[in-house]
Amino acid sequence: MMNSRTVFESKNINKTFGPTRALEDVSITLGRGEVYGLIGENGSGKSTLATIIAGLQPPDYGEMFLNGEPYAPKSVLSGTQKGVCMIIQEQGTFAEVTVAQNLFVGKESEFYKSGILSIKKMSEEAKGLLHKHNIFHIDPDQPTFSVSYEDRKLIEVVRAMYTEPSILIIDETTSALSKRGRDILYSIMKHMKEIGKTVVFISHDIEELMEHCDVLTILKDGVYVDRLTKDKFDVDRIKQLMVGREMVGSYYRSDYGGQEPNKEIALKAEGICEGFLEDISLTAYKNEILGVGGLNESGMHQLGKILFGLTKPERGQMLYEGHIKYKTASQAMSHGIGYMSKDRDKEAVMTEGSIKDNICLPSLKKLRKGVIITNKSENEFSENYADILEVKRNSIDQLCMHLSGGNKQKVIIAKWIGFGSKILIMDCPTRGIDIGVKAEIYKLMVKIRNEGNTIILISEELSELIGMSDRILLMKEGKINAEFTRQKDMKDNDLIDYMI
Ligand SMILES: Nc1ncnc2c1ncn2[C@@H]1O[C@H](COP(=O)(O)OP(=O)(O)OP(=O)(O)O)[C@@H](O)[C@H]1O
Repeated sequence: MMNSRTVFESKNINKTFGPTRALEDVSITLGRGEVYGLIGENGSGKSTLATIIAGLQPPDYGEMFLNGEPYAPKSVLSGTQKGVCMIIQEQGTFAEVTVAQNLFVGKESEFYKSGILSIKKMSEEAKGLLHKHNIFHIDPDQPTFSVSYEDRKLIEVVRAMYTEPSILIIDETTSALSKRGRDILYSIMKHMKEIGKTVVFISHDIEELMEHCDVLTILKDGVYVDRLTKDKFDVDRIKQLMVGREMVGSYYRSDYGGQEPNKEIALKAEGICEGFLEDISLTAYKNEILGVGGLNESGMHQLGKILFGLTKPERGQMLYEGHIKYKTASQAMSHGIGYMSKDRDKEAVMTEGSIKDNICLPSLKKLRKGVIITNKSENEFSENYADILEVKRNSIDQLCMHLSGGNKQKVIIAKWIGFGSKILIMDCPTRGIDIGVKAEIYKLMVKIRNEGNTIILISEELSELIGMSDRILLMKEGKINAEFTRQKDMKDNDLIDYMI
């Protein structure tokens, strides 16, 4: 029997994709005025469960109840009409129209005046809506393609709030947001709770979940493992339930000042100017992890693209080993430079390609024997690197579009490790990655560095920068504002003042 606090219940939800059992007999209960966290390793079934609740796809079998009534949404629209709204991991806005049009998509009829769409009315309403959620920096009239990735996520959240949902599902959204964006989202979650509504919050950040959730459910391999209430939250316990083994302590580097960078130059940038990036010069050495930190809008993501040759700067130059000029991404790759974009679905992975295609793509030259590349060598190569990164898959030929978010990210890392990058520019490499794999990625980064290579780690996570970098450059408003060398007792607060 549902009690009056219960808004939603699922009973024995099952879902398979070919040989993959994504969900097995999952039963959960969501309460009113509750922030309900979902955690689990990459591919454990969190998004599948969330999308079933939201009506994006049906379960194979199992039942759902909303406010005590049987609930079986046939589409996202029918879910939304019943008050269930989801922010998906991937991009969910239309690039070609304005912010206001994105906010009111499907609701244009509200803005017709004597048969004519009133753009002015829509724009004013959009402005009011953004302000209501403390978003003052997005102009409702600007085309959405000119809005940053992070702000597009915020537009999706505001659009969802406009439908006044009784259940808001947020799937791995905070990892795409900067501090400002996160704070906006947290305050929306708090508001939902205060008005007796429900939030389902999916994240890989345990601290964040513990801070903002009332209840936490752990999934593993599609199976419900446990449900903890706030008074039972404990980091080590949660990690253990997730990965099935004990994982205590820090997973960052533990060496301090042991192996000094040998000061051979790997990459030099001189006087880079592009957009608001102003006169940026930096040197990255062999045998070094060079951290680049700052706020999302500090220019560090643009800098990553420039260093790889994807964006041509207005002024300045990049020099491989300090003296060989390169200008384009293909020239960069010919020197062994690799780049992982933060925006994985748009820039980093070919979602229509298979795991094998993605992993092999930059390494085709290496795989060529004479003029041919055999299927066998491609299979062996990609299987090997997919195994190293533990890409959860049915087969190496599986399309990347069918992988979970974190597993797509693993494919991108596998591709550049397979390529044997001498210099690897990693923009937010552990975004959306579970803690077990995060620990493996950090180990791999240290291995790559210790083999004489260079990693340029662009990250919004200060603990990651402090834990992994030999040196940290902090950016602020398009300039490098401070430089720090690795130190044992460095704290987040030591850096924050130089970023804000
Ligand atoms: N449309 C699909 N086709 C084939 N397999 C799928 C599809 N959607 C999900 N899967 C598989 O189902 C499993 C569960 O995926 P899901 O996206 O629910 O995981 P997740 O816990 O959200 O992972 P992450 O933390 O990486 O986002 C994965 O093995 C995934 O590859």
